[in-house]
Amino acid sequence: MSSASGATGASKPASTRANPANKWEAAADWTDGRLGIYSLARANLRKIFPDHWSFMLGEICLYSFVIIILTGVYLTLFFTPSMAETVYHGSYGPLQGIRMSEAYASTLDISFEVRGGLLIRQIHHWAALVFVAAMLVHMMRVFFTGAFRKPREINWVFGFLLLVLGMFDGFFGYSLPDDLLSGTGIRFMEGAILAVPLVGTYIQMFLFGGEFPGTDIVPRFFTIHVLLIPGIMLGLLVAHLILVFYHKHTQWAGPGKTEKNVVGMPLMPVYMAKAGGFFFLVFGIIAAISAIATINPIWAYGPYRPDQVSTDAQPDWYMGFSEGLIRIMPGWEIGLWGHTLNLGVFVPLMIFPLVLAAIAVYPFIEGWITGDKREHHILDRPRNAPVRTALGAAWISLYLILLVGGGNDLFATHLHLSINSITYLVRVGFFVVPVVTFFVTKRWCLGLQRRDKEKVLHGRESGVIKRLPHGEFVEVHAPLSQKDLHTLTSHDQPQPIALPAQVDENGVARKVGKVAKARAALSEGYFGEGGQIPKPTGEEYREITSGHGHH
Ligand code: HEM
Ligand code: HEM
Repeated sequence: MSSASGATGASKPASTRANPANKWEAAADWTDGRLGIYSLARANLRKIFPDHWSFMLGEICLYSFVIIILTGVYLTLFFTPSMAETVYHGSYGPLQGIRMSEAYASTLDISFEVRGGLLIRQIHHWAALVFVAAMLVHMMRVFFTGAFRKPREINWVFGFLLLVLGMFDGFFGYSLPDDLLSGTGIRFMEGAILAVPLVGTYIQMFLFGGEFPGTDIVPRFFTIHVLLIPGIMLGLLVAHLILVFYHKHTQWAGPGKTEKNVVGMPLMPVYMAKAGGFFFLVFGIIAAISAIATINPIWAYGPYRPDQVSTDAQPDWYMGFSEGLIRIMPGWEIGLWGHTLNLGVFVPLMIFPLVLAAIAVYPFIEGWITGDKREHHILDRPRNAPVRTALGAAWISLYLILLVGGGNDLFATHLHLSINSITYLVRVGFFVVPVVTFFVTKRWCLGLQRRDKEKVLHGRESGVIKRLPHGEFVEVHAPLSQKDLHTLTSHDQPQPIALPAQVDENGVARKVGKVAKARAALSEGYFGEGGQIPKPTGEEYREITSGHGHH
């Protein structure tokens, strides 16, 4: 693979220069002699990056994470992670004289007393929402284009861990202020832990340091939120970006682009300039939203009290699907040997990781089904991988339907519907919508493949109608450019894996295992007759395009 090797200016490494021209060069020599940065930068700063808008989604994740860390550090200066009780005497009138935890009081102070505090709190919270949204969309782009294939499977897993950790850190974050909403979220988590058979009560006692809510949970969440999880995430993020560098970035198919090169612009100066500008754009937009749109007005909810719950209580959007799972599950309970198994909570708790794990393992499952051992650096157009695309769409539809379930009360009040009807609808939707989405998307992709084939063989409909000498009307089809022809036909069309022969070379019957059969069936589903439309061959193209220019 190519990466531009042009050096920047100097012909010799700085550290070997005998007479540095000025004191800056001398300082650079000194540093390089100890850290070897020059050769590292020389090798990497001219690295080539291909250009496409969808490759900026990873950057949005990166920048929103940086914004979260910057604002988070500011918040730690003023936030008191303590559940010790205090009486409020700050500047917010309606809460005067109310008993509350120091955590809640300090968050009120951040909002009303600390200079710029409310804005920073809002930026931290909005950036968290954008961060998880950007991760999901970035993941979708990687998924639908097949960028997770060999050699990027491990990087996909790093990314997946970032997503899950980011979601949980958000949960811990909005649990910190100890307001009525965050306390309700923690109560929800406590209920879920208690539903785990055998160990649930022990985990609950260990985590909360006694009965709910106790006085330990906020300080514990604080350490997890500002230190443990961000620390792990930072490590994963560095590994993620090192791997992006090491593998080099994928690119879209096009003339001159192969599995063995990267066509694009160098990191320095082109991408550095773009990335720098883009960082400020992301920061600016998040700051503008935070300055305009209130988020988490904890003063309006009041301090947490276990005997109260706020109406319309909703988690942040990325946790909404887990809320949906709980809300649509019937409240089943069974008694076993004097113990209650709360299926109404336990089953959703088990499905929650399954929904997420499906993402983590997908690259490995697809790799196994296709049996493909090659490296892939050219991206797939989603339509050319109909089953993958349909599975992705089905997953999104499941996620969305669960979000509706999580907000069933809001949908009921805003649309003047019965909350029970919505719950029943979501229960049916949970099973039906992903299946329907799968088949519709697959057919849609196949339709698009047919259209591509038509375009390659017959050209693009020009809208110009001609009348032939014998009276027939025809539409003139404009032939595609060589570039378009390449884009529409360069993709692979893998063949399904055949089942091993039922008899071996000596005519002895061979037993074909269930796993091999399942793999062959899945492979047939992916690449068999119903899985893809054969792309036009060279002969077909020549036969149709030779002779008459229009039909
Ligand atoms: C903290 C969160 C994340 C950050 C900061 C991040 C950052 C990036 C950046 C900057 C790139 C290169 C540019 C691009 O393709 O967009 C990238 C590529 C990649 N990311 Fe992420 N990412 C994150 C989360 C994820 C997640 C959740 C996944 C999937 C589960 C993922 C999987 C990948 C893969 C496979 C690549 C290589 C893609 C290619 O070469 O085409 N990342 N990431
Ligand atoms: C992925 C990383 C992170 C996410 C998703 C995240 C998210 C959040 C959210 C949603 C809140 C509630 C904000 C509110 O009051 O409305 C919060 C609070 C807080 N976060 Fe983070 N955060 C992250 C990392 C950090 C880091 C690295 C720090 C510090 C170094 C930090 C410090 C704090 C503090 C002190 C609070 C409590 C103050 C408050 O609620 O205003 N966070 N976080």
